[in-house]
Amino acid sequence: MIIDILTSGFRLSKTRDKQLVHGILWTIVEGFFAALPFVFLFMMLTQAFAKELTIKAAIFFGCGMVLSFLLRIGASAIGAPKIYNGAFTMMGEARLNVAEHLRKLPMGWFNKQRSGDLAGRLTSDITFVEHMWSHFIQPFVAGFSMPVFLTIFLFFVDFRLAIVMLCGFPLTLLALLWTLAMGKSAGLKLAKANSAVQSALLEYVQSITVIRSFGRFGNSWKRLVKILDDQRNAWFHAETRTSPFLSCFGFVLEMSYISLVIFGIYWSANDKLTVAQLLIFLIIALPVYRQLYEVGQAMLMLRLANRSLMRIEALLHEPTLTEPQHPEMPENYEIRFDHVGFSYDKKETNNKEAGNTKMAGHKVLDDISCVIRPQELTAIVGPSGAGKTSFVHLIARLWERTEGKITIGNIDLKDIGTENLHRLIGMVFQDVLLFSGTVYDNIKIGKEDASREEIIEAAKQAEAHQFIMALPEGYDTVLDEHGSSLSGGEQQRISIARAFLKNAPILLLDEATASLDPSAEAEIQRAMNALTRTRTVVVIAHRLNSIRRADHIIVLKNGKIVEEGTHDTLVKADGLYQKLWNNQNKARGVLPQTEAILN
Ligand SMILES: Nc1ncnc2c1ncn2[C@@H]1O[C@H](COP(=O)(O)OP(=O)(O)OP(=O)(O)O)[C@@H](O)[C@H]1O
Repeated sequence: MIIDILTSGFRLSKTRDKQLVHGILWTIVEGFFAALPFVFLFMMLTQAFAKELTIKAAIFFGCGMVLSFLLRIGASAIGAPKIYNGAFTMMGEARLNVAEHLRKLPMGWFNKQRSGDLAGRLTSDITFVEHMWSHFIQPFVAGFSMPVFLTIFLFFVDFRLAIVMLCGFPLTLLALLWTLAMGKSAGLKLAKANSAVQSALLEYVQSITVIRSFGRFGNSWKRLVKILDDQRNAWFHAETRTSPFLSCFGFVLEMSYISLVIFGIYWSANDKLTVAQLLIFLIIALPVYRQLYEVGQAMLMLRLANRSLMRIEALLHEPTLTEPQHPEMPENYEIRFDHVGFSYDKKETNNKEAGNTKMAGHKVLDDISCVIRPQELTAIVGPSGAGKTSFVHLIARLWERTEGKITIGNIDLKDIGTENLHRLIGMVFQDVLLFSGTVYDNIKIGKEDASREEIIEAAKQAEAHQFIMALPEGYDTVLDEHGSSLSGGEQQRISIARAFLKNAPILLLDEATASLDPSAEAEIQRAMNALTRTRTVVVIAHRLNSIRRADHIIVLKNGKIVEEGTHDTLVKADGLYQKLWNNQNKARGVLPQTEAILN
């Protein structure tokens, strides 16, 4: 465990910062200068007991001690900043590594996580490990190097007593390990409580509007109070649980010192050691024990960080999407589904009798085979929950199919690799993610090196230019987090502008929902139509009216393709599409309806 924590920064950051190494060397030098005054003390006491100490020698030894103290402070002043600098740089790298790893994880992993727990790992767990690691290295190295130098010196003072002292160390180590083991459950409990608080607070803030309607004493409030109480108890438990064991560790150290005294007096009584030698030895041995006690105490704090470290490392061990060694780029953009199956809750089951491994779980898509032709508009339709969104997400490899094969231009998605896939595909979904920042920056995400003219042109094509210019600072208006100061329709047009800017050859679209007002919907529809003219487009259609001119319509029901064709052939067939079309036409008679531009 100790080794785990001590090496954690190196493992998490995958680097060895030179500053840190230099800092550690300077801290060893600091340990040497911390031990040096005791050498002067030894020489002074030896001369004093032999009644040979002159005032000149006393001043010399005194100056030696003062100089050692000053050099120690100097070494610490050079070493400590280097250590902190190196440690924080490495932990910064560690954070980037975690972020990079998250980027490569399949969406299925995020689906299983509670957002609070994930936030906890990315914030408090990393900060805890960072704090422990950066603040522990310096006292740990200094705390160990000084006793090591002093112990070596004590062998010169009296090797027999030094051996007795060394014999006590394994016992002390055992006592420390026992103390650490006893503190383990408290550490686990504390980490669990911290994570629960993180989740509860996040949930509380995210659902504040719902909570307000129930008042301060609603269930959420009570739950939060309980979780905060649990955390307080866990901290109390962590602090108090280890203290009796820490006393035990201290007791073993003291016993070890007392055995030194006993052996020393015995040898001195038998004329094997002078009283002066004994006294000097005991005086110099004292800081060794005190330093070891402090290192032990610091290690107890490390125990608390270990659980956080385990949680971060577990995250880093989550398998990422498999990436090809040599990613390929397709030459055409025909998308082909070949007996594709998919379930969100996939589990591997071993059929021992049949001797094979199968994927079980509720199949959201089942045995899907179809071709989406390049430069065509393909619409995916079907009742709610039929699997339309899942189908489109598989093309972008947001999820990994569980069965079959998906290819673009005859190349398996897995061989294209995520980087290339990102380049090939533009997406406009209903859940638009806007970042806190300017409107300009939010559109620029579509193409990092875009010029201002390109961005404005994309916004114009997306029918967003007008409303952006009406904002207080136009394109430089800073949006709130998640773009909450914009309406749903405006957010969606920013997302369409991004897609225009990206200009990817394949476009995945989720048609606007009925939650928008008719004029906003008409504008979005116009923008989407402009976007689909020259690309391979797959659109999830909620309103059949808007896809009457689609080249190809795929009808899904319960995760299976039940019909395929054009609007004209499908309305004539006596199938699901015809029913959906008739239902929507009936509804059109009573509901306000926006005529789609494609019509
Ligand atoms: N992230 C998820 N985790 C688990 N199950 C999911 C997830 N997303 C969707 N599902 C389930 O998969 C099935 C298909 O959902 P999907 O969203 O693909 O259907 P849809 O046809 O797009 O529905 P809608 O038109 O209502 O958006 C549904 O039963 C849904 O509950």
